[in-house]
Amino acid sequence: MSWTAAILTLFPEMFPGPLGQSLAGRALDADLWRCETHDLRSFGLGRHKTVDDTPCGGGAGMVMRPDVVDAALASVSRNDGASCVYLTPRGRPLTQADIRRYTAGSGVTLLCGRYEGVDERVLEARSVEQVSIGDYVLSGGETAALVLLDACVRLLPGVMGSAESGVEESFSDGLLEYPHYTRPAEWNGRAVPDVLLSGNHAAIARWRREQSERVTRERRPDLWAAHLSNTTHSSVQEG
Ligand SMILES: COc1cccc(Cn2ccc3ccc(-c4cc(N)[nH]n4)cc32)c1
Repeated sequence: MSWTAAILTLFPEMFPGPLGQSLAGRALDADLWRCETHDLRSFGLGRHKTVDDTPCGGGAGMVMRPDVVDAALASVSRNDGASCVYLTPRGRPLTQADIRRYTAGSGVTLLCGRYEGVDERVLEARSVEQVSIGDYVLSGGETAALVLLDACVRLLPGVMGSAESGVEESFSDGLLEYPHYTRPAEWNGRAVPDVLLSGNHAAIARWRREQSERVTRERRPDLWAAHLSNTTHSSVQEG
């Protein structure tokens, strides 16, 4: 059975969306992964298929009902080990380690909220992972789900050929990737760094490592601190 993304959403027509194009689209056509949508509206209550209600305690907007979301989650034949993820600005940050974990299993169930979000009780009852793709507020979980799925699909076996860029060059060693250059050798008065044209592979590898460290130090002090801690930790362990 191919790696399967089970997506619970009020907008099933948003999937596979951009993931139906290019590498991900070809992989979908080749059954290297599957995209299964479940329309939350079909689990709605009454004649109008109601899925939301006013927030207890007052406040703006509406909240998605726990009984509706629970019935939808129950309808997903989740294989053992498949993670169930709720995208939310209130979640912990999504990391490449999470992506590796999701792709190591049989698939992932993604719950896409709308309105002000989903009643907390169903997320607790079903031990749903609450994950954020960044500190900004989207209109709903679908676009966040597409981001998560893009990161997963590119890691699946057979999706990224050898010709494609590194499967997960960034973040695999906890550092940001080095800058990239191609022809022409000079453009707009700017030259490609000489070392990249030297043919000296050891010097190129050293330069790229130094660039990764510089970019990480300058742009992501959080990743840099974790990197230092890991490298210090491992050198102590090696004795
Ligand atoms: C406190 O949560 C919210 C407060 C006001 C509005 C919304 C809008 N909204 C509804 C469902 C939903 C699902 C995901 C996200 C989302 C995820 C990330 N990383 N950003 N935004 C936003 C969503 C949510």
